[in-house]
Amino acid sequence: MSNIFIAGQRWISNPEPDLGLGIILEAEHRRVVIAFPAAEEERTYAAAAAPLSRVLFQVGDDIDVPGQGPLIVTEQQEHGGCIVYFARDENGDVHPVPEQVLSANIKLSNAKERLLAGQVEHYRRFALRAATLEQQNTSQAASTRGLLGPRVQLLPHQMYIAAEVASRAAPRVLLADEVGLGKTIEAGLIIHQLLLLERAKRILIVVPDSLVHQWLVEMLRRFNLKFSIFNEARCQQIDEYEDDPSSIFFDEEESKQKEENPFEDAQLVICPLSWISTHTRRQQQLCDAGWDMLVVDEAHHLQWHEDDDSSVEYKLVERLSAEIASVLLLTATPENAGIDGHFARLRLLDPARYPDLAAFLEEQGHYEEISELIQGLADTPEAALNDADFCQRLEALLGNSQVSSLQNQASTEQLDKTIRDLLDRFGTGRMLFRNTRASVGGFPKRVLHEHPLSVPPGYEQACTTATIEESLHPEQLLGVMWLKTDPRVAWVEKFLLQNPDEKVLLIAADSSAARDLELHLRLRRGIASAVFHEELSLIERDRAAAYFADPEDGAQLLICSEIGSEGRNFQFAQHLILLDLPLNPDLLEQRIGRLDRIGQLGDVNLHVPYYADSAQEKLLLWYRDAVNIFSQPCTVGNALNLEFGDELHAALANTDNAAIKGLIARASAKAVELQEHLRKGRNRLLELNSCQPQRAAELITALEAEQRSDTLAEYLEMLAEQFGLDHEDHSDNAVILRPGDHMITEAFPHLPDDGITGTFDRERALSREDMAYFSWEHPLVISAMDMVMSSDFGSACICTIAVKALKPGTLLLEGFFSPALQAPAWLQLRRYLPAQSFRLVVDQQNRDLSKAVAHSKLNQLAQGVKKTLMPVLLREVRSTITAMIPHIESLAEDACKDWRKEATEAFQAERSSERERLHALMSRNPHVAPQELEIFDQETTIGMTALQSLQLNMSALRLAIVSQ
Ligand SMILES: Nc1ncnc2c1ncn2[C@@H]1O[C@H](COP(=O)(O)OP(=O)(O)OP(=O)(O)O)[C@@H](O)[C@H]1O
Repeated sequence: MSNIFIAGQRWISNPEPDLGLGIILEAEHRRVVIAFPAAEEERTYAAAAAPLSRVLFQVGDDIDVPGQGPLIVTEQQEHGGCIVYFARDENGDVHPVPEQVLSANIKLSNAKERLLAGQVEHYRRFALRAATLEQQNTSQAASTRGLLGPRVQLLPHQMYIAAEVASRAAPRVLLADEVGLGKTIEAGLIIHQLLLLERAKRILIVVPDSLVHQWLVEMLRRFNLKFSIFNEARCQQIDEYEDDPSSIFFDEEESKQKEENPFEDAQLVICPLSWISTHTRRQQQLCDAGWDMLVVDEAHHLQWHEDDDSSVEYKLVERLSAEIASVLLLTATPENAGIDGHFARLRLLDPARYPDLAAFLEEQGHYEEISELIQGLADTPEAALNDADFCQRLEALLGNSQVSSLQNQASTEQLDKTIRDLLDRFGTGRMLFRNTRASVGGFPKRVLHEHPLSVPPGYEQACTTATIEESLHPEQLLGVMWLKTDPRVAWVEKFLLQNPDEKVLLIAADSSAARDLELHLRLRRGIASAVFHEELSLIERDRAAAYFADPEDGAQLLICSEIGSEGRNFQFAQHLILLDLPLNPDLLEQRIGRLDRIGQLGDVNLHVPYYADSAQEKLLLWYRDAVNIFSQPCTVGNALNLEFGDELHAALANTDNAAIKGLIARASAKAVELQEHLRKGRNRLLELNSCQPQRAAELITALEAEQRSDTLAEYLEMLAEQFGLDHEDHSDNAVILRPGDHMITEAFPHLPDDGITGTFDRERALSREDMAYFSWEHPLVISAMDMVMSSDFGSACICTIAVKALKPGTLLLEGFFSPALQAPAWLQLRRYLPAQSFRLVVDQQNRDLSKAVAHSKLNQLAQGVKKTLMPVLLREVRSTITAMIPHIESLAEDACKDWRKEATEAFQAERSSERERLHALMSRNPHVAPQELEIFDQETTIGMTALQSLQLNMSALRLAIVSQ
């Protein structure tokens, strides 16, 4: 059969056989579109390179038509390229069956046909297939899938969040860890998991311009994910147009059909926020392009107003998040622009849980009470459940049926579930994650260095008519000669000259001040410096950051305007000069976070040069003594601003110091009170939701166990041997792989022409970025495993073994089975199956010897059979093995029944607890539409049906004949 595709034909995908039997929808213009109804997926390929195999049934084959009993093919006829089968039913009646009506669920097993036909391969190939199968099944069922491969330290709080979030069907969460605790990494871990689990294919990341390249690089070097940056120039290459960017000239249906959507050109896309939020045409295309996950970094920039006056950025994300199932919003300072904005972002994520602002504010007042209830259930459940008052309070929230069943039997699972319900429905919610330095631990010290300076001439005079903002930024008041007259400039110069070996980051609010100061220090004083501000192109900014990061020939100083105070990684520096202090405490926290972040190895030295007895000094005192931000992350700064903001403004303007002193005394007392309140209420709830230390520790133990570097090293060696790659030891725990002269495939996926050097050691990979990190999730390893399993490679084997204990002529049939589940990937049903392949060994007396005869033992004993002897040998044993195969298949079917039972029970239990939550939310909140419950139930039915029709497919079969 030629590879000419015709609509209606049935094909299967070679790399993704689990998609089931596909049907060609369209085959035109060198493209082929194929639907896979069992998995609800569709794929489009270039016809010449489509990885598809035609499925044709032969006379005698079983075929399956939905709603009909078993049918056996008696004849096939071709009509216009498609086949009509004639098939007999149980009553002997023959029915015409056009291939289009065949069931999309298909059981594939070629191993037995190949064995019986003598199409067998060397036992080493069989061993490679068996190892591949074992590993694939282990990793597909592992709860840690997607967490193993990234080149990151295994940090408990990140692993917990990533595993928890990715385990949800369509995760929509706010990642709000304190600044620098690794939200980008958490997002990357979640993306990596969803991609590997095939629960997401198209990912859109929207970030502030200054972080575009950092995201690109982090995704590639840590996660092996190749994102594409989309900007106007790139879009123009596909969709050229000359109209005004803000016009939507393609409104008309006709031009809409003609246009090419540039965003369909890539699966993994990063978009700068400023570009996309001002470009109406591209926004429409972005929304039309269809995505599985949206990630928005620095989400506090999405400003919301109740009166529909929200920012364009907010409106864009609101539009996208209504269309896209999974959404991650990232911000270290969620309440940066007030609690309203925080609420609005939560509402974007889960409108059912957050219907209105007033209720949300009200709810916050009860966090302490909820926290108390949770503490009672967690610490002293027996006493709590015997306390009538406690139970009454619990009943008021959860209803009496849940509470009385808890009173009857307070199992750990039930207690845990009740705590989760309280957290989710009445606490900070299950979509908000916030880890703090206090909970994570191990962070460096912040050390404040105050540098009082004398006030320069003209400043005080200028202040009499200036605003507070201006007086905090003397460069705006001192005129064009400010670089000469401002004592902060001389102090910076001196500091740099006295500390020539230290990397120093300087942040100034204003981009022109940053630019002028850098030019001055570089040209006039010869300081190796770079500058980073919004007027530079993205490439220029990254070049500046890279020059600063270079440990040998890099700049001593980087001067940033405020855009450098967010998201960037400068933890290799230990000195931060704050040329001015912002009035917004979150902004100051963001600035400090450039150095005070994961990876910082020393103290974080914070230098504040300021004019003595000026507004600058007062603001410094405010931050030092009231907000306390120079010794620990700021948790109450916004609340203090809300209460004392006006007074602070007045005190900064006041020439007298008494006002600020009094204010600081009151504010610091208030700060203590607020912190205590947070500690008992909100923070405690957040801590409980954001990381469960025991679960995190279990995850890390599991990941360490799954790493199995020795096995992987052996596996790569086997792979290299069988595929003809050159394999060379590099050093301890590291190898080099290169394309060999006798490769059995034209190209090997993810193997560059000049080879790849990789280490199996995570620690080494973290410090040696020139080496790949080889794990079971490295793209080369995954593609190689797919290559093995998507073909018949090594699926059938005949060997001899010499074992004294067994009679010569004994036949041992070893079969490997893998689960076939034809269901949509988003249901992630593999999680409910055992993390292993299924192996059986039987002899010709139908004895089950699976435990007695280990696979590794057979590998050790195996001897090849000469090709010339094979036909004779087969003739002798064919009838015996023809009888053994159904027996081994029936044993597999028995095991499959247990797998089905256990999997459906686990799935059902999880779904009913999810359903309960949805139901409870519905009864509290009229915004949850009843259809949601219906859709949920339909999904459960799909999952149950798929699990009930789980099959164990024979993937590899070996006949071992005991020799003399
Ligand atoms: N598990 C990890 N292993 C190695 N490096 C890490 C890990 N987690 C974070 N880092 C590094 O720590 C730094 C901070 O991480 P990241 O940028 O993800 O933090 P963030 O919370 O997004 O920061 P911000 O609040 O500033 O946006 C980065 O340099 C990152 O590469």
